[in-house]
Amino acid sequence: MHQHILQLYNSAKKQQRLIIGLMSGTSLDGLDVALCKVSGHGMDTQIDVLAFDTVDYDDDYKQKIKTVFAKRECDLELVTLLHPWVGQLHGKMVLQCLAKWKVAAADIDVIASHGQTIYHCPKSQHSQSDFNHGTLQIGDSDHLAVTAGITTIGDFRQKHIAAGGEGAPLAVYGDYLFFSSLTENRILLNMGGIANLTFLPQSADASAVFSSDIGPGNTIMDAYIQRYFAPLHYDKDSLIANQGQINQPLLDELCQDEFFNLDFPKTTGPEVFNLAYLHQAQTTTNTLQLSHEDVMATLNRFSAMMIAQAINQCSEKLADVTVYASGGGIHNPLLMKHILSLCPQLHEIKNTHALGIDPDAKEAVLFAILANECLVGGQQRFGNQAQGIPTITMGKVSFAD
Ligand SMILES: Nc1ncnc2c1ncn2[C@@H]1O[C@H](COP(=O)(O)OP(=O)(O)OP(=O)(O)O)[C@@H](O)[C@H]1O
Ligand SMILES: CC(=O)N[C@H]1[C@@H]2OC[C@@H](O2)[C@@H](O)[C@@H]1O[C@H](C)C(=O)O
Repeated sequence: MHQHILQLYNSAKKQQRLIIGLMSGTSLDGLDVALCKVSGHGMDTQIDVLAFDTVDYDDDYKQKIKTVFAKRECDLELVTLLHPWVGQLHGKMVLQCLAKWKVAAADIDVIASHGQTIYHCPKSQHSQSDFNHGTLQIGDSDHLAVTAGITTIGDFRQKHIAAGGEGAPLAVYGDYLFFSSLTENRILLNMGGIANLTFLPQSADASAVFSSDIGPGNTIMDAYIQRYFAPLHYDKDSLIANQGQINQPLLDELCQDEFFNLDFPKTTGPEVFNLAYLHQAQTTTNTLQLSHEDVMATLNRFSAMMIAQAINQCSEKLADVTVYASGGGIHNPLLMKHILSLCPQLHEIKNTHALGIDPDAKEAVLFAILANECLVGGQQRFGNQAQGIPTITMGKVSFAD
């Protein structure tokens, strides 16, 4: 047997594995690195997050990625060069974290790498009838594995599309295994660049769960701040939005996109919800002269309204539901206040801390769970292809040499 296959076999047989989950999301703020001690699999998965860090990207990284990110036309040579470059960079960032945490690379069973999404185009968002859904993550895992010297499982989204899904959200696979409850209906709400949710009914009925994107979380607000308030990257603590007034005609227009009328599950990205989308809405409503503060106040309310609408849609027939939030949006007080005020059935919005997972680490942990399933699980059936949750094993294995 090849020594690498033997190593994987031994990792799979262990009572506990050390898996590093990596997530680099649409906000391009940094690489989330979660060192997870994982045992069991499927509904018996146990996770202990031993360490977590977000390694900030420098301006050079952000600039390079933005050149191709969510762009219909870009320099193909640059994309080709970025693919290994991002993989190597992520490998170096993992080593940096391991040094900081004083953990030896040899003790890690596998890295679970999401990569960097540079383009996402479900069928609902492209008009090329010859093609199905597509999504592209760069940051090649062979380069990551060789740089870090650690076996890496990556490129999780392609299998999902191959089996009939849209390539996202994959959150349901981890949320169901780890956060399902027999005592409460739960909504796991993640507010990164794009907001998404997973609905987990109290029955824990695997055929009733689903995940769906909701629409913009922070992505348009971030893009606006970066355009007009550089070098700021986002509206820290909603300071700018708090100084403005919501413009109702603009808000109404922003809510008009057909994406919001599609049934769950659905996916989207900054390919749609971007500054061009805002500009179009401002042009239509003759609000191009609004102050930046008013635009930010309106964008904040827009994200909150679409998030609240999705929560309300999921919970309308339920006596009770508890929302557990995660992602950078939980740190935006105005956004949180709006969402709560628009969901009258909720007394509070909890975050995943209450379930034992740091809300900033949640998506990185998800990929650790997916890698664990790739190694030892793979038996969970959701039984409902229509919910976009095919029964599959995701991830491709890259060895370090
Ligand atoms: N103190 C804060 N005040 C306001 N917003 C904040 C604060 N801290 C973080 N954020 C928001 O959270 C964003 C980062 O969120 P996160 O890291 O969850 O996104 P991501 O993982 O890149 O996105 P996605 O889930 O779409 O892939 C920032 O860009 C910012 O908009
Ligand atoms: C294509 C892609 O990278 N999508 C991301 C993005 O960020 C949030 C939302 O849009 C979600 O669909 C997904 O990530 C999470 C981790 C998911 O797949 O569940």
